[in-house]
Amino acid sequence: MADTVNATMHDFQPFPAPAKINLFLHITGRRPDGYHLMQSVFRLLDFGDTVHIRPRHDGAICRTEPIPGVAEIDDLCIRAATLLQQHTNSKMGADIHVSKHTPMGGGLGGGSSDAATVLLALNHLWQLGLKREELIALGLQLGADVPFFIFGQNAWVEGIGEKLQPIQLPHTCYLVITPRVHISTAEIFSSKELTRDTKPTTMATFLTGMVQNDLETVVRQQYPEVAKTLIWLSQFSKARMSGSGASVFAEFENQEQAEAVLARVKQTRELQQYADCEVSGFCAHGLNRHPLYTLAD
Ligand SMILES: C[C@@](CO)(OP(=O)(O)O)[C@H](O)COP(=O)(O)OP(=O)(O)OC[C@H]1O[C@@H](n2ccc(N)nc2=O)[C@H](O)[C@@H]1O
Ligand SMILES: Nc1ncnc2c1ncn2[C@@H]1O[C@H](COP(=O)(O)OP(=O)(O)O)[C@@H](O)[C@H]1O
Repeated sequence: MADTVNATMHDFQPFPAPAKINLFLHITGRRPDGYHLMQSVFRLLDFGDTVHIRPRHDGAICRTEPIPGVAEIDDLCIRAATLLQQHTNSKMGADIHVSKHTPMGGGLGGGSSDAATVLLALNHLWQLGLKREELIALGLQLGADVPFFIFGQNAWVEGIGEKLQPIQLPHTCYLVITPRVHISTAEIFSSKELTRDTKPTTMATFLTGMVQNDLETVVRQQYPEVAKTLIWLSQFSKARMSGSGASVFAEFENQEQAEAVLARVKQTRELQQYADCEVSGFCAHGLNRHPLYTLAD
């Protein structure tokens, strides 16, 4: 019996890290430190990474499998665990690795969601009892997208990503397509062409659809692959870009319709030829709650 308990204690536990899309994104100003003020609706998806965590009692925080292109010291999972350990003076540690499904640098918040999942999971595994608000404040130190994932509900977002209000959204099916181009979020935000003075909008206007992604204009100009993917996807349904790209998405009435368009991407490769780059894609439904919502009060 003791062996069974021991074995269980030393196993990795899987924790989901859902991706997000930005249903719109307006840039309304800029703070003195250069960060941009925005309005956005962030939507959780039932698609994402899985973070595997095994608590350690010696205080070490170790990445047990590499993520290509991300050094251990820069890995948002490791940074999140280290920040939490320092903040709480915990003597506990963890082994961590991620099964990556969310395309990196895709505007889908994959790294930020991994970090939020580590904070939520270790708060539970290390029995820290931190409140959601405290975890959100820690998350903001790691990235502007992290607070949303800890908040754990679809949100109307303002500030740089830290002012969050829950928003009810219908059960929608999305097709998400990612052209394989590397887009730096910092580069798009620092572009001369970016408009930073969109007038503050309201939830009522969002519901009429009179909103856009202000970053999309800049990305379209600089990355023809993204511009072409948006044109291609628009044949089927209104297509928009998520975050700072490169992913684009469209809503479909049902999964069959979304899968049919995805099949065209995967089988005929017509989009790859048109956009002149590799693309990946997936179908997902919107979630109402983060699967780990109950791990914080
Ligand atoms: C644009 C959005 C929209 O959801 O998402 P992604 O495209 O990254 O998914 C986010 O605001 C991105 O959040 P995140 O990816 O966490 O950004 P951070 O690491 O905090 O910032 C990366 C860089 O982008 C710029 N930045 C980011 C957010 C913001 N409100 N203003 C900024 O100017 C800063 O130059 C910063 O150094
Ligand atoms: N665990 C992680 N997963 C993904 N990216 C990470 C991770 N840790 C650090 N990064 C870095 O964060 C960058 C942004 O990643 P990601 O959050 O996936 O995209 P985005 O911010 O466009 O939504 C990556 O290009 C990578 O260099």
